[in-house]
Amino acid sequence: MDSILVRGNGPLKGQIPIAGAKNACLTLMPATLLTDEPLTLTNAPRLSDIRTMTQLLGSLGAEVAPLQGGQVLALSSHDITSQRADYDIVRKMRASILVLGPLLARFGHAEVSLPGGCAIGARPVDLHLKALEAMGAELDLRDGYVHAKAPGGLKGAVFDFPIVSVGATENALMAATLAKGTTVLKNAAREPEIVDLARCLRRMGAQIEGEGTSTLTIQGVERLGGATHAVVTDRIELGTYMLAPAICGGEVELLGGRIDLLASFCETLDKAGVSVTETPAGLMVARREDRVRAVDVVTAPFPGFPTDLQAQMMALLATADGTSILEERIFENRFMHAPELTRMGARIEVHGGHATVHGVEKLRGAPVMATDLRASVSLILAALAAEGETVVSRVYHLDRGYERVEEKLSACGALIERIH
Ligand SMILES: CC(=O)N[C@H]1[C@@H](OP(=O)(O)OP(=O)(O)OC[C@H]2O[C@@H](n3ccc(=O)[nH]c3=O)[C@H](O)[C@@H]2O)O[C@H](CO)[C@@H](O)[C@@H]1O
Ligand SMILES: C=C(OP(=O)(O)O)C(=O)O
Repeated sequence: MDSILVRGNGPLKGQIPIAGAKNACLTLMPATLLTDEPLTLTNAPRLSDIRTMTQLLGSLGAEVAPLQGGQVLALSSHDITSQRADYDIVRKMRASILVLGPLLARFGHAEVSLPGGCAIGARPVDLHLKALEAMGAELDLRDGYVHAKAPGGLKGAVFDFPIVSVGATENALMAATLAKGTTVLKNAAREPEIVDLARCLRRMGAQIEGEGTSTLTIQGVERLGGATHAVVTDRIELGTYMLAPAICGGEVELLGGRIDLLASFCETLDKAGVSVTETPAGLMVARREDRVRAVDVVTAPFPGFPTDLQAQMMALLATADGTSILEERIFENRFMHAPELTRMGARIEVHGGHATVHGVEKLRGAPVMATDLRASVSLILAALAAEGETVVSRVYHLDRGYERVEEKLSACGALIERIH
């Protein structure tokens, strides 16, 4: 099993290109199931999660051809042979549930394994199911699978999400594009990945209004066609690498970076003493003083502070001047990185959904273990700023969501390598 070896090496200087968003690509790929015409995605990230979605779609009979080294995905669901998403693949990745809405909408039936919980929380899919039920789906939960049918097709409906859910909004949005009549999704998620999905679906012929607001209105159409769509920039990869010069010093330009994707995160960085300035090619990030200042963080749905950057922010605040409180409001168990950061000399106390981080002057290298995707990269960030050597094990978590981490950071002067 691979590990990542990092030797703390002071300030970073250089440029890092930001890839297309994993979380957008993972919802754009299942959108292929809505049409028998080709869907081409450009700016796709090269990640193990994308390969898992490729495998899942392949098991249904869809073709997914990675072109240009995987940066372009040519998808076709012309010859779908199965409407069953097996547990063997679904258990690897929760985003697998996103095939449910499209399969049901186009074929009138689907069987999708329930994904189960994961390291960061229980993560039920009840809202995905309730939204589809509101559109007339008949659902039966048996043998760990959702058995779904809509014999006369899905029907437009008004559905008010009791809490904001990115995945449930995506599933309902895709399903609604082929439902009869109008669907109104209230309290819908507003994440840039939802906006990206809506734009791609519109290119395919869907009639959607309101993306980026909390009300989505979808007028169902008879059929969707093919399209070519460029995946939006990965705001989480962007935010992660913005934290590298914040934690190590120096100055790094994030190519393709946009403030509007991360406004609340940028405000928090500013309060901590980190400057973010727009450049013709993206964003330039540098910290203003030797040490960042403590800041409090509360995670929230977009446009709030993203939960997917909470672990990385904790690594920064571990070295801040003062005490910060991080409140995790999206997932109930997303502080698994705290004890690992503590092994590196961080002073962190976790009480339920709150972590109190007492900044220390210096972290120290240590052997640590990645527990989930964002936890793994938070340990790498901490290691860049630590004294001595850190080995991060279980980096298969990292490979789900970050492509060529070692290359991107080495190009800015970091001493980081993969050990096989
Ligand atoms: C592939 C992908 O895009 N993953 C992202 C997506 O996950 P995902 O779509 O799974 O996250 P949700 O927005 O659905 O989850 C938000 C909260 O709602 C709860 N919930 C969700 C659905 C449901 O049916 N019932 C329910 O109770 C979840 O347990 C969680 O506490 O958004 C999260 C929140 O920004 C991000 O951290 C993930 O990186
Ligand atoms: C939690 C994440 O992904 P997933 O929803 O696929 O588990 C993430 O990208 O940080």
